[in-house]
This record gives sequence, C-alpha cells and structure tokens, in this order.
Amino acid sequence: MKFSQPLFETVSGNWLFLYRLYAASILVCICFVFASRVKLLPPSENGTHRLMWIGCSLCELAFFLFWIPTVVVRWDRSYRRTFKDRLSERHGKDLPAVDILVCTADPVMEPPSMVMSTVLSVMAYDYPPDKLSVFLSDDGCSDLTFYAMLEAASFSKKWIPFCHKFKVEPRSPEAYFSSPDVHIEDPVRKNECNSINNLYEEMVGRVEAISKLTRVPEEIRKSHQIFKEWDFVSSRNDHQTILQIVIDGNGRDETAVDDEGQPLPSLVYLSREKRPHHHHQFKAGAVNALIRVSSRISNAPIILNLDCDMYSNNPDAIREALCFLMDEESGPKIGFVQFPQNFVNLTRNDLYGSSLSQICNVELHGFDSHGGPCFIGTGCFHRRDTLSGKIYTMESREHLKDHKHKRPEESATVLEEEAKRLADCDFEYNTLWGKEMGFKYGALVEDILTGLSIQRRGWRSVYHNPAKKCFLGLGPTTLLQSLIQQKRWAEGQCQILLSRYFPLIYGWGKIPFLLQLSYCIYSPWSLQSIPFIYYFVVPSLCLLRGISLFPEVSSPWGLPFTYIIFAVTLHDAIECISCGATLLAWWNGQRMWMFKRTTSYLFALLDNIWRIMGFTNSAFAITAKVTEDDVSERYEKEMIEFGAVTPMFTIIAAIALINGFCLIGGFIRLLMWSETLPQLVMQMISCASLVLINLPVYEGLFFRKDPGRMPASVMQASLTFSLVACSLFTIRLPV
Ligand SMILES: O=c1ccn([C@@H]2O[C@H](COP(=O)(O)OP(=O)(O)O[C@H]3O[C@H](CO)[C@@H](O)[C@H](O)[C@H]3O)[C@@H](O)[C@H]2O)c(=O)[nH]1
Ligand SMILES: [Mn+2]
Repeated sequence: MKFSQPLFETVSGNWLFLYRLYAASILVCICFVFASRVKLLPPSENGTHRLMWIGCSLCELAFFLFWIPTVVVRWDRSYRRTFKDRLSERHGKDLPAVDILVCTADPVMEPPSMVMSTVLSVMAYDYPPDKLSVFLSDDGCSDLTFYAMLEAASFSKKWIPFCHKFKVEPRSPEAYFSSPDVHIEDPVRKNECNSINNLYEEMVGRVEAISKLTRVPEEIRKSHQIFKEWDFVSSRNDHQTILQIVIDGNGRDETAVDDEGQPLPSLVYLSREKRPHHHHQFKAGAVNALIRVSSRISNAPIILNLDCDMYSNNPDAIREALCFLMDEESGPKIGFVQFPQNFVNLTRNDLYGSSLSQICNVELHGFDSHGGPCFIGTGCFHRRDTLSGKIYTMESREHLKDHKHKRPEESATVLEEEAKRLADCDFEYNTLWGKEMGFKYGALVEDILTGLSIQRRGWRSVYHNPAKKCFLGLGPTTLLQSLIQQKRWAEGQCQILLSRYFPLIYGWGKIPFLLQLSYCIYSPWSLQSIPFIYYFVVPSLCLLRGISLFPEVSSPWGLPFTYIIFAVTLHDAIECISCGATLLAWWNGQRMWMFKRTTSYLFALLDNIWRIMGFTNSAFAITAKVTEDDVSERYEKEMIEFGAVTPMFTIIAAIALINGFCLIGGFIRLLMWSETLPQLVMQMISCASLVLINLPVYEGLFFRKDPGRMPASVMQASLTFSLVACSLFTIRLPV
C-alpha cells in the first residue's frame, strides 16, 4: 500500500508501574486512615473533640474523592511524535488552508504592540502564504489596536521575507529582537537584521506614542476611511460592527505582496457589535463572531485559536498539527490538536506557580491516553467542522486532502459588507450558536465546555507536546492577578459541575468513562476550598486546647497518616522536578496551591452560590499582560506582591497568623504538659509546615517596607480576626 506509514506515532509513558504501585499503596493506607477515624472516634461526652474529629474525617473523605481523578489521569499517558518529512513527501505544497483566530480585549491590559507581534509571528509561518489568513477580534474596540494592525501589515512586507530568507526564529519580532544572543556571522544577514530591527523599533515607537494619546491623531485618520467608524462608537460596550480586510492577501489582490513579490497572508480586523442589552459572552462570543466572519472571507477547513499574547515560537507548528489531522488512518476522527500553554515571563523559581507544568506535562498526556485532551482555549487547531456542530460518524468521515476548499471570488468590499452582518448582535438570535455551534456559552471556562461537547459528538482529540515549544504566552505577574485568574477558572469549572454539562452526566455513554473521570480532576476545584480551609485552621487551633485530632504518631494507627503525607509530598516534588522545575519552584508551587484553595476557590464557590441565588452574573476578568516597572522589578527578584487591599489577602494573612499563634501556643502548652506530646506531634508538624510555607506572608506583614508589603488595613483586619479566633477557641468550649 502506498500510504502504509502513518504520519505520527503514539508511545506510552515510562515508569508507569512505579506510579501504579505508589497509588495502590496510598489507597491501602487511605483504607487504614478511614478505619482509624472510626475506631478512635472520641466518645460522645467529648462534644467538641468529637465534632472536630468528625470534621477531619469528612475532609479526608473529600480529599479521597478529589484524589481519584488525579490517579486516573496519571494511570496511563500517551506521548506523540510526528513525521513531518512524510507529510511533505506525500502532500508537498498541496496543504489545506488555515484560518488563525486571535482575540484581544483591552488595549491597556493587552498592549497593541504585543498583539502586533503575535499577529506577525503567525503571518510568518513556514506555510504557503496563499493558504494563511489571520483574523483579529478586538473586544476593546480600539482604534489604536486597528492602527497597530495597519502598521503590522506594512511591516509584514519586510518581516516575512526576512524570516523566510534567513530561517529566523522565533517569528515574533518582539521576541526575536529582545533575545540578547543573536550572534550573526553573515554580514549580509547582520545588515538586514539591523535595518529591520530599526524599522521595528520605529514602528513600536509610533504605536506606543499613539497609545499614550487616547485617540489616533487626525492626519492618520484622514488616510484611512475606516477610522470614521470610531466616530459612531459610544463605548467599547456599545457600538456597531467594525470590520476591515487589512490585507486582501492569499494572491487575491496583486498589490498585496511582500518586498520579494510573494503573496501575503490575509489579515482581517474585526470588532463585533456590542450593545448594553445584549450579553456578549466574553471570549466565546468573540470567537464565534470570528468563526462566522472567517467562514465568509476564507472558509479554511482548519482553524487555529490563539490568545493575543500567545505568539508562535515554532514556524512548523501548522505542519506538526497536520501530521495528525491529515493522517490517512486516524486523521478523519481527530477533531482538534491541542498544544500546551507555555510562558515566557516566568521567574526562575516560578514564584506564582503559573507554569501549569504538571497540567501540561503530566495530566494532559493522561487525558490523551483516555481519548483526548480537553481544549484549553489557546494553541489549538480545530477542524472547522467540529465548530459548526458536525457529528463525527463513519459515514461522514472526510479526509482533509479531499476537502474542496473554494475561496470566494467577490471583491474585498463585498465580502466586508456581507461578513459584517455575521458579527452583529442579532445574528445569533434563534440560532444554535453558543449551543450546538461554535464555542459554547454559559461557563467562564468556555474552552473546557467546548472541547467536551466536541468529544461528545464523537470526535477525538490529540495532545501534542513537542520538545520545541510551539506557542509562548504571558502568565500573571502579581499574586492578585494570579489568584483572580485561578478564581475565574475555578468559577467556570464550578458552573460546569452544577450544570447538565457535568462530565460524568453529559459525557455518559458518549465519551470513554476514564475520560469522563479525567475531566473531574478540575471540576471540583471550588469545592476543595472548604475542606482545605478546615484542615489548615482547625487542627492548629486545637493545639491551643490540647485537642488531638490524629492518632499518636508512634502507634500503628499513626503510620498510614505519616506514610500518605510523606509519599504524596515526595511524589509531587519528584513529578514537579521531572517537569523541569527547581526545588524552590516546587516549594513556591505548594504555597500557591494553598493560597488558591483558601482564596480563589472559596470566592469562586461563593460567587457561584450568589449567581444561583440570582444576585450576580459572572464576569471574565482579563489577565493583564503589562506591569508597572517597580512591580515587575520585585517580580524579577521573586518578592511576592501583596500590595493590594483585597479580602483575598486578608484571608491569606489570617490563616498564616492563626498558624503562627497556634504554633507558639502549642509549644507553651507542651512545655507545661509534656506528656500530651505524642498525641499532638502530627498537629505540631502540620502547623509548623504551614508556618514555614507562610514565611513570606509574615515578612510581607511585618518586615517589608517596599510598596509590595501587605497594606496596613489588611494587616489590622487579619490580626484582629486571628486573635479573636485564637482567643475564642482557647477561652471556652469545655472539652
Ligand atoms: O471578553 C473577552 C475576554 C477575553 N478575551 C480574550 O480571551 C483571551 C484570554 O484571556 P486572558 O485574560 O489572557 O485569560 P487567561 O486566564 O490567560 O486564559 C485562559 O483561560 C481562558 C478561560 O478562562 C481561556 O479562554 C484562554 O484561552 C486561556 O488561555 C485573551 O486573548 C483575551 O483578549 C476576549 O476576547 N473577550
Ligand atoms: Mn492569558
């Protein structure tokens, strides 16, 4: 047979038997823990003690339930490898067209110069330019962002041929010119590089200068009709659709060529209509408008979805994805190919645990082995069919190479007029958009929900994590930003958990059972807040009164507890380090893990309760991609940024202080009644580790002088709260 060789291969993970052995041993110990909880239950005359004990047992039951899906995703893991040479041999330049959809939403938090670099990085893919179209959705409806696209369009005429000629990498000009180690020997290249660098700097200078004004200056507005549209914009949430084909590329317009005479990719700017009475559905709404607009303008069978900060770091990424989608055998069933999210702006020890490294390097591989990764919003190639609601069946199987792609013949002006209507508010009324078609509405993690529903329609997905990172973006750079992002994710997951889309119900009989269980690793995030807060506070408080909540450490009943804590911690550290993190990064990750559970997840839960009771609506808080200079200086130095007044920090500080007081109180007690030591050792250790991990919090409260310290009001509130809690607990409630 001619095409007997596949375009990719799948291998299973190594060392899995060790993991399974470890998981089994934990399971056995969990059984003993539960047995000891029942066996050693304090008698009913010890009211408080009994109550606290039962509380601990319930928490442990919850931990056990949360733990199950983490084992499921680690049980088996798939790794993929592609054969791009076979793809080129077989298909040459006869490759499918690709539409790249980029979303931006705020010219201040997402600077136009950054968006410009992302757009340029994908325009410069090693891919036939007549097959590439880039669509930018601007939810900020900013004429500055539009102006940046005009600049990007003219710069692309130089940038793209330069990239192709010298095989430049990465293809984001911002990333390329900022990396200090561009040793170039070749004098011709050096010259060209310098002159392009100058052009780039000038362009960024212009864009940034204009960004400082609130409006694009008159002389520029005069040169482009389209700027008149902004005269009708009342606000970013109340305006008509603005759509412009900035480059009518792909060989349609003879003048749309680069400096070497090669056709340019198309570039389209869209700001969809928004009206106060109409729910715009955040990113999902923006992407759906882009899907429709792109279907009219270029209608490529493949769609790449990107956040505006996620630039392409690998010029071959499209071919990587095509090795799956175009595979003769399994290709037609693959609905989407997900790449990991990687970040360029992390500190060495990943201060805010933003790297997602365990999710991307372990868990998603587990998803993949159970039927396919979830969709994580960015860095993902979809078949257009999956986003138009199509169901996968053996009869409807279509090979991409047989796909007949027809580019519209109409002029750009006609296309603009027609496509514009597709982005109007009322276009979606009484349609299946947001339900069966496009990205799904109704959850702040529209990506997870969308991916799940695609898989439910019979498609499978593939997770591809090649050594050369394909997409690089920006993670949050302050503690508060990070906690707010985590809150949005947990809130979205909770929305899914409480809806009919809960994977165990929605996916029942439609997707593999293990995949359903894998999804449950993230759904209960917000619910985790309650038992963890209990566990971080109550056992420590109990030290003050000498109430023992764990078996004696030296007794046989104490052994399973010690083993679980020791083994779980060790496994987590090993896993984290094997994903490339430093030991300190792991430690920072533990702290963030705790902060998230006590604040982000708690507020996500509360917001969901408010929402169900009808008080609030959920909102998508965008993560800022820029930071003030002094803040980013502290970030570089890995000093945690506490300088904001927020209930989140009050909770963090209060828990740290309670544990600090309890540790001191516990010591004093032990000095007086040393015979109670064996019963309290475990609580002392847990309290001491909490104090240890919270050291930067005490520093922020009492020792730092810089603006990143805890604000005085947060300190007062948390001190009052923790003192009251500790004294109330010590004074009365007889045991
Ligand atoms: O009303 C909105 C809000 C956001 N965005 C865009 O959505 C993207 C993601 O927003 P960001 O603030 O960077 O959020 P993250 O938490 O980093 O995003 C992650 O989580 C989101 C779900 O919460 C997914 O949609 C994203 O793809 C995923 O990268 C950005 O390009 C925004 O411009 C819009 O287009 N319209
Ligand atoms: Mn982001």
